Amino acid sequence: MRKKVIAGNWKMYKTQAETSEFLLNFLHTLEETPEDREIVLCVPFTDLGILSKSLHGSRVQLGAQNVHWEEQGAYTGEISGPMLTEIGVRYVVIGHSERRQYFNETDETVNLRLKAAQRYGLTPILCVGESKQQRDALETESLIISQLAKGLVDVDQNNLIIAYEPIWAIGTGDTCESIEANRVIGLIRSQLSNPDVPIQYGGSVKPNNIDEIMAQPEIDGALVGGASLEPGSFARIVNYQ
Ligand SMILES: O=C[C@H](O)COP(=O)(O)O
Repeated sequence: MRKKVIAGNWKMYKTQAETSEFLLNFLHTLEETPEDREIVLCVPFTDLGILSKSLHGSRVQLGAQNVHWEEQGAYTGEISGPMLTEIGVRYVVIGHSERRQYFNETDETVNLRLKAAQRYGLTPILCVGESKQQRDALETESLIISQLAKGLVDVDQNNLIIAYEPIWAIGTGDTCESIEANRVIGLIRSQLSNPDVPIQYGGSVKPNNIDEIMAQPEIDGALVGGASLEPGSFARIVNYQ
């Protein structure tokens, strides 16, 4: 059976003080959470240290939002795999559309980061997905097939999570219909050599739509942005039925 993974992506939100307050109100909500799901928080670099200590012994795994492909070097503003694993990071988001849009991330650099993540023992969460313009031009399928073909060259599919995130659904409240998300995720799975890779949906996942999303047979989890920032709403999402 494929692993279920609910991951929060905090993007560039939360100071350390705000992180401590979140934990106070979140961790106790996991007491009755079924064991069948992995829970991950992908947070800003400055929050990793405090979470590494506070999550010790809890069932929440730690995630980062980027990793460079070199072990060390003159790469101002970047971070390496060993720096992340040293403080207990297990997962890393790679190729998020915001990185692709604002920071010149390409399929080629995504591929380098994926391989580096795996080399240093991290599990990458590879994000793929189309813009509104691409969807309207009926390019969704060809774009995703291309993102996967280029991104996954020489990547080990036994240590990988993929997130389907239609860009037009991110932060807009305009969720992709769950049946359509299920269809595209089925297409993604058909492109993989390992059919057991967990594939998440991301894009305006909220407490009021998580149950329907997780009821879809191809969908193995969610990558949650805005709704992961508030302990009550993330707790409800993690405790999907
Ligand atoms: O990585 C998370 C996605 O960008 C989704 O963000 P959102 O839940 O705020 O739409």
